[in-house]
Amino acid sequence: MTPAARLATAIDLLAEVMDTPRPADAVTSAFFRARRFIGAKDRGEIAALVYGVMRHWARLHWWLERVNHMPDPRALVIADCILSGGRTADSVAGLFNGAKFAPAPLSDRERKLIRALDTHTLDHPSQDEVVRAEVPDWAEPAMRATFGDRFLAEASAMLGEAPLDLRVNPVKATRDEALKALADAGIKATPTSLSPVGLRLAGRAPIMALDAYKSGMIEIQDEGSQLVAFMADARPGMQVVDFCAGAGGKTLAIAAMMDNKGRVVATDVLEGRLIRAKERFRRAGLHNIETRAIKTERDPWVKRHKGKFDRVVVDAPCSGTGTWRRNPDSRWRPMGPGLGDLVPLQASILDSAARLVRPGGRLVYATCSLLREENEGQVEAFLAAHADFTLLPVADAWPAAWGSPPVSTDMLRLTPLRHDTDGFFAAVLERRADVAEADVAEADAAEQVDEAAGA
Ligand SMILES: C[S@@+](CC[C@H](N)C(=O)[O-])C[C@H]1O[C@@H](n2cnc3c(N)ncnc32)[C@H](O)[C@@H]1O
Repeated sequence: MTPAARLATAIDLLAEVMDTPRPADAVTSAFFRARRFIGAKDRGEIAALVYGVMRHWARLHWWLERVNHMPDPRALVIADCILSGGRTADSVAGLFNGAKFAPAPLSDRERKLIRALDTHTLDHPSQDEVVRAEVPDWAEPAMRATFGDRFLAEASAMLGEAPLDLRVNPVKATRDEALKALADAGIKATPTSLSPVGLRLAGRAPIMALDAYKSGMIEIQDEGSQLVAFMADARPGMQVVDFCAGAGGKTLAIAAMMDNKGRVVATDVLEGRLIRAKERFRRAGLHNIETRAIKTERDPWVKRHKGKFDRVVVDAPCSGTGTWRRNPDSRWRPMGPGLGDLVPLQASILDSAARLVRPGGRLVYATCSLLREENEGQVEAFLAAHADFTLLPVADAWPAAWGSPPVSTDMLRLTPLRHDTDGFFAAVLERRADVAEADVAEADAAEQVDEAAGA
C-alpha cells in the first residue's frame, strides 16, 4: 500500500471506531477480518495511525478547538500527522491528493487547518494538566485523590504503548525452554524482572501463530496480571475459586501453579467468556479447572459452597484505569458501568465471595484499576465489616517457592510509572482459622434476614 492509501484506510477505520461504543481492539480486528487483502505490515501501520490518534485524543481535540475545526476522523488524522507525525502541511496536502486509494483532496477548511497547525507539536504551554496527561474528566478527581502530587507523572507514564508480555506455562516448559523456542522462531524476548515466569518481547510479534503458543507453552499476559495471580499462593491439592474468571487469564496462572493437582472453579456472570476460557485451559494442558456460570454474585451456588475453599480470588469488574496504555480508547468512553455503579458492585461481589473462604483460607481482592476508591477503599470497608478477616502483607502472602516478593508493602499496587507493568492492585485477606461455629451460625442467620428482606 502507498502511504496515502494507508492514510485513507486509517480514516475509514477511525470512523468505524468513533461510530460505535464497542472497544477499539474488537472494531479493529473485525475491520481487518473484512479486508484480508491488507497485508500484515500495512495492517500494523494503519492500526498504529488510529491508535496514535486515540493516544493523543485530548491534545488533538484541544488543537482542533483552538483553530475552530470539527474533530471528525479526517481532521483528527490530519492533525495527528502534523502534530505528532512531524509531517509538514505541504506533505499532508500531497498525500490528500484524490488519486486512486488516496484520501479525497483537502477542502478549503482543511487547507486552513494544515496551515494553522504547521510546525506545531502536540504539547502546548497553554494546555491544562489534564489535557497534557490525556486524563478524562470522569477520572480526574479520583486519580488526583489517589496520586496527589504524582498525578501528572503517573498519568504521563500511561501515554505510551504497553509492552507485550508472555507467561511461561510451568506445566509445559521452563522459562529457558520458552526463550529458546522464541529465539528459534526469530523472536527476541527477555525475562521479566518481577515475575519469575514472565518474558517481555522486544517489540510486537505474531505470537498466536507460533507453535509455542498453540502447544500451550506460553500465554499472553501482562507481567502485573501474573503477579496478581501469584498473590493467591495456590498450591497443589488446594480447592480454589476464581470468582470473576472472565476469559481465564488469571485462572490459567493459578491452575498452573497447582500443577494440575486440586481443583479450580472458574465462575463468572458471562457464560460466553467461560466457554472461550475452556479452550485456553485445554491448550495449556490444565485438567483441574471446572467452569460455572452464575447469575449474580449472590447465586445460590455460593451459599451451597460456603466455607469450602482454601483460596477465593475476586478479580473484580473495575474502571480499567490501569490498562489505559493497552486500551487508549477506554479512557474516552468507559465501557459498561461508571464508577458510581462499580464501587457498590465490587463491594457486593467481595462480600458474597468471602463466604466461600474456609476458616484459615484466603480471599484475594484484585482490580486493574489505579483508583483508591476501587482498591484500598474497598479493602478497608470490607475489613471494617468482617472482623473474621485480616490483611496479610504481600511478603507473607507471596509463594515461598517464587523468590522475593515484588514489593514490601501491605497491598500490591503496580503502576506503569513505577513498575512498567499495567496498573494492578491486589490485597490478600486471611480468614481467621479459629472462626467459631457460633460466628458462622450468626452470619448464616444475618444472611437469611437479608435474603428475606430481598437484599
Ligand atoms: C476484570 S474482569 C476478569 C478478568 C479475568 N479474571 C482475567 O484475568 O482474564 C472482571 C469479570 O467480572 C465479571 N463480573 C461482572 N459482574 C460480576 C458479578 N456480579 N459476579 C461475578 N463476576 C462478575 C465480568 O463478567 C468479568 O469477566
